[in-house]
Amino acid sequence: MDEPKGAKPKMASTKPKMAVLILGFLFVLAVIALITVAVTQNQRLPKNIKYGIVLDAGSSHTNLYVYTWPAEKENDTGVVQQVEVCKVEGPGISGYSQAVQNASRSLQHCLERAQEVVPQQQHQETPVYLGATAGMRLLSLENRHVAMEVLSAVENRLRSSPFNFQGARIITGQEEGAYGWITINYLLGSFKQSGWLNFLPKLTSIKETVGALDLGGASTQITFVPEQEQSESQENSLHFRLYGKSYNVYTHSFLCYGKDQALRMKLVRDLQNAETARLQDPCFHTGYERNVSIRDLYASPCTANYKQSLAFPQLHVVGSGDYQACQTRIEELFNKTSCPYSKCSFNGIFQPPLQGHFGAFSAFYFVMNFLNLSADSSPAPLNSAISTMKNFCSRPWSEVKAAYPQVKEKYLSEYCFSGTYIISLLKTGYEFSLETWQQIQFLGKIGSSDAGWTLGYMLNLTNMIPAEQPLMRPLSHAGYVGLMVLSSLVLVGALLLGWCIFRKPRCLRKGIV
Ligand SMILES: Nc1ccn([C@@H]2O[C@H](COP(=O)(O)OP(=O)(O)OP(=O)(O)O)[C@@H](O)[C@H]2O)c(=O)n1
Ligand SMILES: [Ca+2]
Repeated sequence: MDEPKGAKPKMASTKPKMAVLILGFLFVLAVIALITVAVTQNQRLPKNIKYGIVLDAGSSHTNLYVYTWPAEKENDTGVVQQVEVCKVEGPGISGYSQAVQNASRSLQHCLERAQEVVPQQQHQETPVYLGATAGMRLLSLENRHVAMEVLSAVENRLRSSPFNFQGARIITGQEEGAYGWITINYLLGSFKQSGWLNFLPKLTSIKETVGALDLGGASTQITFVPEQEQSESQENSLHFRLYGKSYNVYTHSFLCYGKDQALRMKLVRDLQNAETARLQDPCFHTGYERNVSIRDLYASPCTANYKQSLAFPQLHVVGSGDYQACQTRIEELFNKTSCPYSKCSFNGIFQPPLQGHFGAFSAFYFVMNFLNLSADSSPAPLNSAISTMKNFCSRPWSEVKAAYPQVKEKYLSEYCFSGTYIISLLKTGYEFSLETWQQIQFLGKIGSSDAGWTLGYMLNLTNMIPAEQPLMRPLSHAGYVGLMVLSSLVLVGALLLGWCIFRKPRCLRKGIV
């Protein structure tokens, strides 16, 4: 049987077409498979959130902080965030020396609050730490036994909470300064180095750290990285290795130079020349009056040396609202007469030349914020801070009280003293000049987290700050997937092109297609 004419060429053109179709189908299938594998393999796992609790047992009050962070990123810098702060009612725990059990009872409300914030199934795994600062340091100097009783009362309370109790202790002034410095630099991202630049360690530009200024009720801390690496005083120098970089840090904590103890020290000095129970005080507004128990005034190790027997049990303080006179009295608290080092702040304490920017928090911020002297970007120049204080101190108490009905009288009555004290401490004590004053930023929070020592303390105790830089992925998840797909497409395209050029398929030959 004769084959019909033209049947052969028809068969020949169908085969290559089929081959191209199959090839195209396989190509599309390969691309889909590639994308699916890349996406599913690198898919983010559901977030596993961790919690940590720190109680800051300060001299004036206790705060409970709850922090949270994604478990899979705990060694990255800047991932821990404060999600709750609970202010414990009443005084600081050192104020319970006469009724120790009340110290533990006072924590009840905030511990309940923490139980609401942390999901119940995570209570047991959530660490809780308590750190006590200068109020307890002073109580310990006064009566070590009572201080330990207070501490074990709060410890027992924390042990009986559903959280994972990790310790309650009095931290040193050095630790307080160091952890405050770690906190603000962690939150400001000073330890962060860009991912790509990590491949070029020599060229990596590392951000400068920021110094930390913390003012409490009973002590104040100054911490910064000085220009000179070698320190003249070992007790003021700390060494850290964080995220692959070494830091030599200067720190000093002045016990008794928190603003409440400083006011007491000023009052006992004023009392030395007093003949009557009435004391005129330029650091309070005119028209303001306050009675101070003489026994209470001398009850602190900060004032004990000035103890004298007085004929009256109460001091009657009467305000005269005079910034200049107030400043003169305050400056007497800073002894600048002798310095055994090349440079000192005051009381013969070594301090290297000030270096870089500073973050000033706690009472530095509360006071300067109230006085509108803590603008976000840069603070009011020193001279305008001084004129604000002159004006504020000279206002009669009745006027101030009427202007700020929402502010607690205890705080409001002391802002004239506190603002003047802050300026004196920074200017005369630490020797900030008109220029370096501009390098200070008064800050309460950084993001959602309060500036203070607690976050740094927790980061350290949970080993969340590695000494060496953890290996970082140079690309984001999306970037990685995109690049994988793109390079695969280029590769497949190149293979196809090569195949077409060198093994010219029949379909591409002239006359067939
Ligand atoms: N809005 C506020 C809140 C607090 N204060 C004052 O700020 C001081 C407390 O500062 P803080 O940093 O909380 O001190 P503590 O941590 O309690 O004390 P220390 O760190 O010395 O242990 C107290 O004098 C308190 O009266 C203030 O003036 N205005
Ligand atoms: Ca404090």
